Amino acid sequence: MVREFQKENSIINTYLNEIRDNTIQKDRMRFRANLKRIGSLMAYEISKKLDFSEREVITPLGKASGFDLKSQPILGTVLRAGLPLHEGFLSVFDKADNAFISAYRKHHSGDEFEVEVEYVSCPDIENRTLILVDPMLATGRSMYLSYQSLVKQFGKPAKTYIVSVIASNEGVEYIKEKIGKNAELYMGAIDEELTAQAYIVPGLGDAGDLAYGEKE
Ligand SMILES: O=P(O)(O)OC[C@H]1O[C@H](OP(=O)(O)OP(=O)(O)O)[C@H](O)[C@@H]1O
Ligand SMILES: O=c1cc[nH]c(=O)[nH]1
Ligand SMILES: [Mg+2]
Repeated sequence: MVREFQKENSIINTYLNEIRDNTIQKDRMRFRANLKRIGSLMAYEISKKLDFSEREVITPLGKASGFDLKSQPILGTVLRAGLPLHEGFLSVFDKADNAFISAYRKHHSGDEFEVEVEYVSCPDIENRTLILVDPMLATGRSMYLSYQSLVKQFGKPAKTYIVSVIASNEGVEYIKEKIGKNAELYMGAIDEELTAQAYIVPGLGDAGDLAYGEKE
């Protein structure tokens, strides 16, 4: 299943426009805040797919029966740009377990690069729900290699949600092929093209740099 929020009518569209807008996106605090807001709203949408169990609570005036999440998901993210989006998810799933992965593009000659995964921190994910979030899905390699490093070392999740804010068609097809049936894709917008340097067009530019500043 691939869900693309830009095809639906919601306030997410305003936040998507703001993070793409080359004037508004210069406000770093607003850029991060918009990623966080998109994260919270997508988390709410994903929460509708999770299992809840009934629990009675004692109020000052009596007993009320309501519902709690049956089990906590694991919120995984990819450094750096994943951090504000992750924060939005964590504000909704506030008791979740968390995973962090460092993945970066190691450039060779010309436009060639490999994605290197180095630091991974994750609890046991066997049979649990994994929500892996990274705002940009360009070639899809960072997302797939991050997923692969989690599954290899920490177990196979029962269910996986792959979340990106701006994706490319190529990235979506790559993830569908590599991760397959067990994953649902929640995408803000899916753009048509990639540049020779594998940047999404129209995209938004470099999400990590916009959130945290340029790096060497
Ligand atoms: O789909 P891909 O082709 O792998 O590209 C997507 C990756 O690029 C961005 O990270 P980047 O490597 O720019 O690191 P940063 O967040 O530290 O800037 C983004 O957050 C993804 O992790
Ligand atoms: O368009 C892109 C591709 C990868 N990483 C980004 O931040 N932007
Ligand atoms: Mg970057």
